[in-house]
Amino acid sequence: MLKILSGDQVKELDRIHIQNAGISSHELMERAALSFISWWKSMEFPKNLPVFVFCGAGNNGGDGFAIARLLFKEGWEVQVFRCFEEGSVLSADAQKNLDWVPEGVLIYDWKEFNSSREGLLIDSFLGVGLKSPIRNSAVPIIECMNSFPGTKISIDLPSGLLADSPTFGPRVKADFTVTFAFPKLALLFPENSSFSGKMVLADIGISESEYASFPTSYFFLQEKDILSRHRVFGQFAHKGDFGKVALVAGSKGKMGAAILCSKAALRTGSGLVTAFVPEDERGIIQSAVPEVMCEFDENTDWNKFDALGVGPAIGLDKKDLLQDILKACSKPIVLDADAITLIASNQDLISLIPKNSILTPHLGELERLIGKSTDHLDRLMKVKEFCMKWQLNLLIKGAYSVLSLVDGRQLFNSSGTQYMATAGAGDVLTGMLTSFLGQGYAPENALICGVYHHGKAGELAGQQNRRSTIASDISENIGKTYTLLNVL
Ligand SMILES: NC(=O)C1=CN([C@@H]2O[C@H](COP(=O)(O)OP(=O)(O)OC[C@H]3O[C@@H](n4cnc5c(N)ncnc54)[C@H](O)[C@@H]3O)[C@@H](O)[C@H]2O)[C@@H](O)CC1
Ligand SMILES: Nc1ncnc2c1ncn2[C@@H]1O[C@H](COP(=O)(O)OP(=O)(O)O)[C@@H](O)[C@H]1O
Ligand SMILES: [K+]
Repeated sequence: MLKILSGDQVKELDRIHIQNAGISSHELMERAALSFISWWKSMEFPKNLPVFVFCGAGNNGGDGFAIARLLFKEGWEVQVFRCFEEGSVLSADAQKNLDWVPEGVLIYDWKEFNSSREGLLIDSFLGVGLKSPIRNSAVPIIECMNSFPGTKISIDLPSGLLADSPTFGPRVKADFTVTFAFPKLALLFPENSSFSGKMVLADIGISESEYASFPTSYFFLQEKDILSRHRVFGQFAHKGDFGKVALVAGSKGKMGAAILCSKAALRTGSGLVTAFVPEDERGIIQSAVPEVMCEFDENTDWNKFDALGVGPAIGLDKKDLLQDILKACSKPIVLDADAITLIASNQDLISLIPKNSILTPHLGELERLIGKSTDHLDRLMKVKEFCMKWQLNLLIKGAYSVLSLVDGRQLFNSSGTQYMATAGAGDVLTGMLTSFLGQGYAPENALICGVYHHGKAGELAGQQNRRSTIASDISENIGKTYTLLNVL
C-alpha cells in the first residue's frame, strides 16, 4: 500500500530513488514533467488556448520550466511567468530547465500577466518546499493567479498550501492538482478541497519498496491493494460458507434503511441475510427484498449469526437493545448511524463494544462521539487515539474516507465520487461491511474491501446517473465491481 509521507521526507525519498535508479535529480524532474504531460494529453484541452506557466525559483519552478518546454514541443503556445526577481539564485535543476526553455517560449515577469486573456494556467510557483506561511512578497503572486478565471492546474501542491499541516494564508485555488509520487496529506483534507480541486496522482517511477524505511501512519488505498485482501471460495462452497448475517435496522417510517443494508449484504455475497426489524413493519421489507428473512425477538441469540450490523435508522430509543447486543456479542460487529449516536450519548457503552469492531460515523456522528475537531489533522489524531485506546476500527466517511485501524494506521480510500452524497449510501456500506465480516474476512480486510468496493460501485453508478444517483444504484453496481477487480 502506498505510504503518504510528509513534505519534509520528499528530498530523502528522491535521494534514495536517484541512488537506486542510477539517475540524476534532473532526470527525475524530467520524469515528473513527462508524467504531467501524459495526464495533460489525456485531458484533451482545446489546443487553441495559450498556456501560462508560473514558475518559482525552487524545484517546483523547475518542473514548470520543463513542462513549458515539453508543451511547446507538443505544439502549444506557451508563456512563462517568472515568480522571482531577475538574477535570483535558482535551485540547480530549476536553473538547468530555465536554460533549456526554447526561444519560442517567451519569459515574462509575473507582474506582466494579463489575467483577462483566455488560456490555461499552470501553477509551479511553490511545492513541498514551503514549510511556513508564505512571505508577504509572495501574496500578490498568488492573488494574481487566483484572479485568472480560466482553468488552473497546480503542480504537486497549490502554491501556498502546506503539505501536511493546516494552512491559513492565501493559496492558489486550483481546478486540478497533479501531485507526484504520493498524495500530499493536505490534498486529502476536506477543508482544502476548494484549493486543490481534483487531485491527480502522477507516477514518477518510485517503487513502493523505496518507501520502506520511512515511518508513517498514513497510507493511500488503491485498486491494486484490494484483490489480495479477498477470500477465495471454491467450487464446492455452500451458502453457509458465505456467512449468515443479521442487520438490526429500520423503524416506522424509515424501513428503507433496513431494505438498503440487507439488499447490499446480499449483493456483496452473503449466504443468508436476516433483517431484525419492528414486527409491525415486516411487510415492507419482505415484499421489497424476498431473499431477506426477518426476526423480531429482542431476546434472540445474537451469536448464532456470523456477523451483525447494527444501527441504520433504528431510532434513538433503542439504547437497551443496543446494550444487550453489545453485551451478548463476542465477535466484532459493525456499528453505524443511530447506534453511534446512542454510544456517543452513553459513553459507558464504548467499553462493551467487541474489540476490532467497525464504527462508520459520518462527520456529524463522529463529532458527537469524540467531540469537535479544529481541522482534519486534529480529527485524524483524535480518531487514532480513540481507535488505539478502545481497540476499534473507525471509518471517517466522506471523500477520501479514512479507515482508522486499531494499530494506529490510517488509510485514505481512493474510490468514490461526490454522486454518493445521497440518502442511504451509508446504509449500503453497512450492509457490505457486515457481509464481508460474515464471509469470514478479518475486520481489517472487511473494512478495506467494503469501503473500496462501495466507492467503486458509487463511481459506476455515478458514471451512469451523475447527480441522479440514489443509494439503490450503488447497491446494483456492487456485482460489477467484482468483475472489474476480477474477484471470483
Ligand atoms: N519526488 C518528488 O516528489 C519530486 C518533486 N519535484 C518537485 O520539487 C518540489 C520541491 O522543490 P523544492 O524543495 O525546491 O521546493 P519548492 O520549489 O516547493 O519551494 C522552494 C521555493 O519556495 C520559496 N519559499 C520558501 N519558503 C517560502 C515562504 N515562506 N514564502 C514564500 N516563498 C517561499 C523559496 O524561496 C524557493 O524559491 C516539489 O513540490 C515538486 O514540484 C520534482 O521536481 C521531482 C520529483
Ligand atoms: N463527496 C463524496 N465523495 C466520496 N464519497 C462520498 C462523498 N459523499 C459521501 N460519500 C460516501 O457516501 C456514504 C454516505 O454515508 P452517510 O453519510 O452515512 O449517508 P446516509 O446516512 O444517507 O446513509 C459514505 O460512505 C461516504 O464516504
Ligand atoms: K505549485
